[in-house]
Amino acid sequence: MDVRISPSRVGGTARAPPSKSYTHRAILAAGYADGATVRNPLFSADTAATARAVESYGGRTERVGDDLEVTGFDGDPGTPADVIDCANSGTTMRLTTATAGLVEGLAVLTGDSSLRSRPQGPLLDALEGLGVRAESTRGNGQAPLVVGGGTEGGTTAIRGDVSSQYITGLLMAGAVTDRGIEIELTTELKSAPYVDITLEVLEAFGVEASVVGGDDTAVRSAGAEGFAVDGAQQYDPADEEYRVPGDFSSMSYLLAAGALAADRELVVAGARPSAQGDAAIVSILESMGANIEWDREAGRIAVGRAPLSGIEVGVADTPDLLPTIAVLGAAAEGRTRITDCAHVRLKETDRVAAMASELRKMGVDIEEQEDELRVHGGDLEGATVAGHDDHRIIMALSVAALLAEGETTIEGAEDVDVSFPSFFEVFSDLGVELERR
Ligand SMILES: O=C(O)C1=C[C@@H](OP(=O)(O)O)[C@@H](O)[C@H](O)C1
Ligand SMILES: C=C(OP(=O)(O)O)C(=O)O
Repeated sequence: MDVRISPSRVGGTARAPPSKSYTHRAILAAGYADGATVRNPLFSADTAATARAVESYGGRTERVGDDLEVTGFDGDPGTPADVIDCANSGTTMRLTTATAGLVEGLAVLTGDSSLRSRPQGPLLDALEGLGVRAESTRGNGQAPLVVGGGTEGGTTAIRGDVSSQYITGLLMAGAVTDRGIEIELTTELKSAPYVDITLEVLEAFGVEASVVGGDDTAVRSAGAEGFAVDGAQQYDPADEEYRVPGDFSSMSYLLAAGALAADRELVVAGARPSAQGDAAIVSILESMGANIEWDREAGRIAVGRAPLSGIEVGVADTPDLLPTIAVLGAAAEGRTRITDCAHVRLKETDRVAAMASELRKMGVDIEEQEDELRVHGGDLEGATVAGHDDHRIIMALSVAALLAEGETTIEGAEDVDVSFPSFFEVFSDLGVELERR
């Protein structure tokens, strides 16, 4: 599907979709438990992959209205009867590869061509350190993966600068091993707030895990030297249910649209505080000069249009915000430097390169370095741009299209179903003139 977007003004109220990160963890945690009801989960292509994986390990999932009822495998995943297809979802693959380490036989995990080109080697090595058989079929550290044989737990080491999802997977699996798992980090940790999300979900399911070292800041995992989780724990959420909060990465597109193109106030509902690092979009917009207010108690963010100025912002903790910030920078006065972004190249596509090449097509002056993107603000021109089979590139370019001179066509726009299936309906309800073809 291609989407053609005309320059538009936006306004009104939109509800944030439920968090993808919390949904993955809640479905898997309910799988490790006897079962649980996940309330208000995100129903999307990626979270469906995690539900399928839980079923492959012996659980069951059923959608009932806005909830997902999960019957778990109670700490004892079975050997899957078939290959697990993680589709486009890195989170599904990393989290459920660690589950595979617990099965008696072997599990085979694969995904689409994007996922089969993303790095899994550090996780395979860490699992081998725990006595698990963990192989990449092509010997290149990429899926397809063959993993299993079981582990009692123990101590292992892993780098923290490729993906925090490895740590999340190991902590979630470690709680149901006999001895628990201690993880030593051999590099600094990137995407640290995502491990905080894991700790928050584990806590809600009655599982204790701890950070070793750390900077003692609001982000518990920041500066961590390692992590530890005791074994023989039971996943057991209060009242056998878990409610998923709103998704700040998804909200970033709506808030950016409001900051750049609101003719009247744009309000995003469902924005209660949680461990999500991507809530930083609010302070980033503020420091660019946006007219934005977050009522944390009501969970509402209101944003109006205002002239923005370029800033310098590091995305070590918030990789998923890079496409949004690049678009804000393209429309702002002056230069925006997005630093600490090497790990953003390891996503569904190389998002640093993809944003540079697509914004250039829209007339933006943009310089790309290994770990930095420099965007020079100016006028945007409508163009035909590629979605790179990547939901975040598609949604960010849709925001850029609102301000462009002339129409913008985004190719392959159906991939928004990975994290925000209703994105174009929401955009259209906010006043965006668009046509799907
Ligand atoms: O754990 C998670 O839910 C995620 C962690 C981040 O990945 P990395 O830890 O690989 O940076 C993020 O980019 C991804 O969208 C979701
Ligand atoms: C990188 C992302 O997800 P995943 O790693 O789960 O594919 C994302 O949603 O931006």
